[in-house]
Amino acid sequence: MELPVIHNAAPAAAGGGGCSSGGCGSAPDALAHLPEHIRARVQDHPCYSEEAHHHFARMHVAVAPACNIQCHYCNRKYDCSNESRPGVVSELLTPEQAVRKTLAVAAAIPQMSVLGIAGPGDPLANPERTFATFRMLSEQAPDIKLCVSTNGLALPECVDELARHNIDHVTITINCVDPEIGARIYPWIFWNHRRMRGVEAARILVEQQQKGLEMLTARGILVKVNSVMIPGINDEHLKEVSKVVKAKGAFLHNVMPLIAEAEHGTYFGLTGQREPTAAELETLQEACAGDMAMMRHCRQCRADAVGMLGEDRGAEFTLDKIDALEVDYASAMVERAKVHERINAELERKRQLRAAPRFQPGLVISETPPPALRKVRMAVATKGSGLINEHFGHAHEFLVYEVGADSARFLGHRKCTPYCMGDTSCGDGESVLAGILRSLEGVEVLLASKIGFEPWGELEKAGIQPNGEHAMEAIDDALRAVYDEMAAAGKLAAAPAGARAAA
Ligand SMILES: C[S@@+](CC[C@H](N)C(=O)[O-])C[C@H]1O[C@@H](n2cnc3c(N)ncnc32)[C@H](O)[C@@H]1O
Ligand code: SF4
Ligand code: SF4
Repeated sequence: MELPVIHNAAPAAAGGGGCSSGGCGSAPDALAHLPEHIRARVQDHPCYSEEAHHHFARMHVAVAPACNIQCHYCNRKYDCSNESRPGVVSELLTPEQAVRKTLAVAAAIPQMSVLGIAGPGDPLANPERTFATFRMLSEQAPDIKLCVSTNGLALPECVDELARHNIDHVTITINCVDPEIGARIYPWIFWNHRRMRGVEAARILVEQQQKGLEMLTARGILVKVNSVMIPGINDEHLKEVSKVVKAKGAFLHNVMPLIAEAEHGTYFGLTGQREPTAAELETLQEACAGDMAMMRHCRQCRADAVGMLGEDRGAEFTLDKIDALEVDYASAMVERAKVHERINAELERKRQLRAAPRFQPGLVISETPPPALRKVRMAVATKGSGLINEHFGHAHEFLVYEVGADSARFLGHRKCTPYCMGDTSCGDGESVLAGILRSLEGVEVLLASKIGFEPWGELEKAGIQPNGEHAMEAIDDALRAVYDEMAAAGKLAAAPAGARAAA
């Protein structure tokens, strides 16, 4: 006689292996498989850890106006407070102003852990301004992590200086390892006092990037690689890029969508080069993820962004406002240390919970294995702190997760125009709502702290189940609860292979 099969109470997700004990809770961190010593260095970095980005803040200081190359997707713009994309800034700062601003922001936002220089041009094409800023900051704000983002052309000659300033993390934008492809992205580089064009220029850029990457990793500096996905130009090629940069020691790959709109005045924007769709980006990120850890939560911030990722508090810290502030940085540093300790303790508690079996030992004995359950894409509206705490109508982005029986995996964010821009006027509501529904393609459930009557009906019509029952709950707990309710209601029977994109 065959023995009965012993199952845990939780059925397994379709296609999901994972915890046979019935679920580890959600595992939102794409860095889970990195060595412990690297995880420890990035766990409070909002850009390097998806988990940390709900709790820690960052800022960029715009001290680097010039660039030593041209990318077909870049047009730097000043005095612009209403555009949120790389290269845009309201105020260009001197190093001294940048330090004053950093101290003021760090004193006001205790969650802040990281200061980056990411333009508006290339930080290493402005080495005096960049390194003067880092030098003063490492003396005056030793508790803030310093990062820099570069195209890599001048990187090899700057690596020693970066190491001297205790820069722990560097981002290199690498869009290709093949100069023929590079020649379609970079019209020129400025090299040895002259402008160079074509494949030869791209070859020099590629070589400098690769050399800089090797030099940094040899010194133990963590390197993230940014790549801009440009459909028809480097999209297929980025899989190769991912393999190459991983082999050379990069620890994280951030494949970002091209932003190309005619009104930005870039070559790609003006010539109609299309941006990738959310689905195309996700597919490419999946393909690259086989080789290395992927960043999926990059918000493609302005060069003067301030606050949590996804929010911009820059307007609160303009030069005239910070000049009027009295900053007691020593006291602020003590307060920030306490806040970080509390956040880290809470994150550690959650990690322990995830590691523990989700279901207690009361095993169920049955003759038949539990049915396989499909995965569900759910979107959440959040203002940060890892909570469902944003009104549907106020959300300017939704975070999308793929939820299975034993994990909730972060897939990315979908930007949108908020449905309701204020308390009373929802003026352009209808067309805005159509855009939101389009951005939520593939999503089955939407969780927000509140959802109005009209969007509720339209979401339902579009096949998305609105859910406002988990306001102020932790995102992972809420996703888990909704998934379990759907399972209990028999809504998650596995679809036949290939029947659903999300399964
Ligand atoms: C403004 S740049 C500044 C740092 C440096 N110059 C660089 O390119 O790495 C910061 C990041 O934004 C990216 N970026 C700039 N314009 C973009 C666009 N139109 N679409 C997507 N990414 C863009 C760059 O490729 C880079 O990874
Ligand atoms: S390297 Fe950076 S700043 Fe320079 S053109 Fe490209 S995106 Fe713009
Ligand atoms: S652009 Fe991406 S990596 Fe840079 S601060 Fe914003 S989220 Fe972080």
